[in-house]
Amino acid sequence: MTVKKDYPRLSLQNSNSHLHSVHSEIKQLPVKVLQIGEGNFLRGFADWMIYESAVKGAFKGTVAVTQPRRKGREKLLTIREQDGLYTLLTRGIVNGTAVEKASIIPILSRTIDPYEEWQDFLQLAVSPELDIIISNTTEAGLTYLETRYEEGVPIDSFPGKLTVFLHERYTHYSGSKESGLLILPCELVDRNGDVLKKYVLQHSIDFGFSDSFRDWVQQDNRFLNNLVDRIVTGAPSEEEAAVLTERFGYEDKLMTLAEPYHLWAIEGEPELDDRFPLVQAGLNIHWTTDLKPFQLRKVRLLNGSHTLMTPIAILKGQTFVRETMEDSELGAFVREAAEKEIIPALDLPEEEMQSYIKEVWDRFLNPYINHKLTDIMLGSISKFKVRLLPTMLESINRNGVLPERIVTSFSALLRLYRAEQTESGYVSSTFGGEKVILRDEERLLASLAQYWSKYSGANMNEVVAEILADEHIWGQNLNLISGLRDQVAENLNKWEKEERA
Ligand SMILES: NC(=O)c1ccc[n+]([C@@H]2O[C@H](COP(=O)([O-])OP(=O)(O)OC[C@H]3O[C@@H](n4cnc5c(N)ncnc54)[C@H](O)[C@@H]3O)[C@@H](O)[C@H]2O)c1
Ligand SMILES: O=P(O)(O)OC[C@@H](O)[C@@H](O)[C@H](O)[C@H](O)CO
Repeated sequence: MTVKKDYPRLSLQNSNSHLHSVHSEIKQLPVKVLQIGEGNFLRGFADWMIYESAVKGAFKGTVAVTQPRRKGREKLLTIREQDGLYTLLTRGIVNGTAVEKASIIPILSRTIDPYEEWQDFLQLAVSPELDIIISNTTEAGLTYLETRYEEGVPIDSFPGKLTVFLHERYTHYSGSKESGLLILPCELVDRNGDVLKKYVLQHSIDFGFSDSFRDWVQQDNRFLNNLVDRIVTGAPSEEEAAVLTERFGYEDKLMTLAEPYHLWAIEGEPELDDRFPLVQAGLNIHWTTDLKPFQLRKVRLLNGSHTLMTPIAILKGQTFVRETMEDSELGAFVREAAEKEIIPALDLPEEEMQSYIKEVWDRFLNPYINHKLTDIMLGSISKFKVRLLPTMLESINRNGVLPERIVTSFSALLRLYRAEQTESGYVSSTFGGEKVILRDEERLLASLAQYWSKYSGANMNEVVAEILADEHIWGQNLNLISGLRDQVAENLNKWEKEERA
C-alpha cells in the first residue's frame, strides 16, 4: 500500500494546538541531558522516560542529541527537520488486554552534529544546567581506539569525544565537585559504565590531560553501570508506515515502535532518583547495588533465546520472532532450550526465572511487533559468545552432557555463516535456497567463508574441527569441549543430506 495523498511532515507547526502548547512548554526547558546516539532504541526507551518524567513535572529538562559517528548525520538532520518531534507507538498485550498508545514526544530540543559543529558540542559541556549524559552506540561504538587529539578537530570515536567534552567542562569549572555529571551508557555491554570510564581515562592519557582531570573524572563524575530492557523495533515497514501516516494525518520519518514492557536497572543509590527522577515518574526502574542478577537473567534468557532461535529459524525460512514462536516445532525448541538448558545453568531463584521467562514468551508473541530475525542476526558470532556459550559451558560443567538445543543452534549458526563473498557482501542461503546477506565483522565472515571453502562434500568433521579451533573467532578452542565437534558435524551432515534430497 502507498500513501494516497501528500501529508505534512511532523513538526511543531503541524502538531495540533493542544499538543503544540505542551510541546512548546517542554521544549523551553533547558538542556539537561546530552544524548550520544541518534538511533531508534534511545527514542523508544530513555527519551520516552525522560519525557514521562518531564510531563509529570519531575524532571525539568530536555535532551540535546548528537551522533557518535559521521554516518549518523542523516538521521540527525531528520530530527532537525521535525523540530525534534517523533511519534512513539507502544503496542502489546498487558495482562491479557491489547494496549496501543501513540504519543508525540517533544523531549529532543536540540541537535548538534559534532563533526560540523564541534565548537557547539564543546560549548554544551560548559552549560550549568547540563547534568546527565546517555548513550547508545551499540557494542561497536563502546570501544577504545588509540587516537590523537588536535585542538579544534572533532574526535571520531565516542569515548574519545566524551573525553574532550568532559575536559572542557573540567577546565571551565576548575574541576569543581558540583560540575561532575551522571553518565549512563546504555550499550548492552557488561558493566558498561566501568568500561566507558576506563576508555575515557585511557584517552585522557593519549590526549595529555592532567592527573587532576583524571581525579575529577573518577571522583566527581558517576559512570553508572546499567541494563536496559525493552524491545524497540524502530521504524515500521513501508506498508505499515503508509497506514499510520493516513491514520495520524502527518508523515513522521522518525516513527518508533516499541513494546509496553520496559525495565532499566541502574547500579546506584536510590537517592539518585532525585537527580534523575524516573521512579518518581512511575517508571519500572531499579536503582540497585547489584546489577549482576538483572544482567544474567536478561542476557542469558531473553537475548539468549533470541540468539538461539535466529540461525535455525532463518535457515527454515522464518522472518519474525513472533512467527518463530508460533511455529509448533521451532516454538517448542526455543521454550525447551530456555527451560531445560538456560535456566538450569543459572544460579538465580527458580521461581523468579520461571516468571521472567513466561513474560518473555508473551513479549515474543506480541502480535503488534514485527521483530525481524535478520535484525537480531547482526553480529551473531559475538552474541553467541556472550549470550549462549557461557550457558553451554556451565551446562556441561553441571551435568556432564552437551545441551542438545544450544548445540543445534550453534550448528545452525555455522551453517548460516557458510557464505560466499559477492559484491553485495557475504551471501548465505536458507535451507530453501533463499539468499541471506550476513552482517558481521569482516574478519569473522572472511575466516568462516575460508574454512567452508575447504568443504569437499565428505570432510565435514575436518572443516568443523578447523572452525572450532579458531581462537580468534571464539576466544578459545571449542574442540576441547568433549563431543561438540562430532555433534555439530552430525547436525550439519544431516541438514546437508536433507537439502540435497
Ligand atoms: N532495539 C532494541 O530493542 C534494543 C533493546 C535493548 C538494547 N538495545 C541496544 O541498542 C543497540 C541497537 O540500537 P538501535 O536499536 O537504536 O539501532 P540503530 O541502528 O537505530 O542505532 C544504532 C546507534 O549506534 C550507533 N553506532 C552504530 N555503530 C557504531 C559505531 N561503530 N561507532 C559508534 N556508533 C555506532 C549509530 O550511530 C546509532 O546511534 C543494540 O546493539 C543493543 O545494544 C536495543
Ligand atoms: O539489540 P541486539 O542486536 O543486541 O540484540 C537483539 C535483541 O536480543 C535485543 O534487541 C532485545 O530485543 C532487547 O535487548 C530487549 O531489551
